[in-house]
Amino acid sequence: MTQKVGIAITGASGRMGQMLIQTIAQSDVAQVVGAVEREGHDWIGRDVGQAMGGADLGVVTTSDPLEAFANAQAVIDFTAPAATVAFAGIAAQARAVHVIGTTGMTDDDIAALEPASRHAVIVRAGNMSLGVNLLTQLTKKVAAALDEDFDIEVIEAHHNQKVDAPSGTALMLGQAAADGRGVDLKTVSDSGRDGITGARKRGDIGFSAIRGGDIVGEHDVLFAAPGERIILRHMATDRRIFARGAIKAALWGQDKAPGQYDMLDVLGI
Ligand SMILES: NC(=O)c1ccc[n+]([C@@H]2O[C@H](COP(=O)([O-])OP(=O)(O)OC[C@H]3O[C@@H](n4cnc5c(N)ncnc54)[C@H](O)[C@@H]3O)[C@@H](O)[C@H]2O)c1
Ligand SMILES: O=C(O)C1=N[C@H](C(=O)O)CCC1
Repeated sequence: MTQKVGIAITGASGRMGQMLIQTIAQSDVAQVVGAVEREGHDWIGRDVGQAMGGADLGVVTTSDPLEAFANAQAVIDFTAPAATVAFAGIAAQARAVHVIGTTGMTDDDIAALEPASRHAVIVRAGNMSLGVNLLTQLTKKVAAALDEDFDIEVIEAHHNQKVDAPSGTALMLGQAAADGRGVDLKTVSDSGRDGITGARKRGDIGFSAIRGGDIVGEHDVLFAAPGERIILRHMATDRRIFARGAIKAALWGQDKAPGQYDMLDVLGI
């Protein structure tokens, strides 16, 4: 029998942390070997399965990532930007594949991952689902086919606990639209409109964010021209799609050379 790939989960008690632990517990090819939560969290010192209200998994939650990553071949990390930057260095020391789902990372945060990626595989994506990654490719194609008579707007909706906007997914879709048009997203991006904004600038790519209730994640890419509109839409109704993608990335990365990858690399699309 081949040995299961050992995965450490950071942010173990979070929405995604718990979904990952549940999903891996049912896997024939992966197992949870470490669980990390922030210092002072009431899960520290408790078996992670029991803390989730189920059977023991034989993994004690710790605030020490070195300890949690020591026996891991991969780390799946859906936490917060500063934590993710710190985990990257420690995962690289352990030569573990670091799968990063954390969003809201600044350019400086992303640049800070570079030293770690010289020693280990990092797979990072603002959305790990097959559907959204496919949608980025469709968005790029549609944007390439249309001229600036079509105003591009990315509209996203998420639950009321989400702390960053625009979502990581919205930024991926905006980037895909900009790539399709052959423009620099930073120079055409328009988000957070409020007050007397003036008329929309031709060629801009706009972003709008809705926050409410328990919405898992919904994204529209709107192409609006005089007389017609095209809408490309993805609706997530279950966080398991993100967990499945992240686990796929953790397994995919096992035999890859050090470097930074995304879900398009993993999915081969
Ligand atoms: N890429 C994707 O497919 C995808 C999908 C869903 C969520 N996300 C992103 O993942 C992140 C987490 O989302 P969530 O809904 O699970 O949030 P959450 O708030 O439910 O969970 C985050 C967890 O991280 C923990 N944490 C924070 N700092 C830590 C630290 N220094 N050490 C250890 N643990 C720490 C928190 O205690 C919390 O349990 C967000 O950035 C979100 O946007 C990405
Ligand atoms: O719940 C979240 O937070 C999500 N974050 C990702 C994003 O920012 O796009 C993916 C969807 C869910």
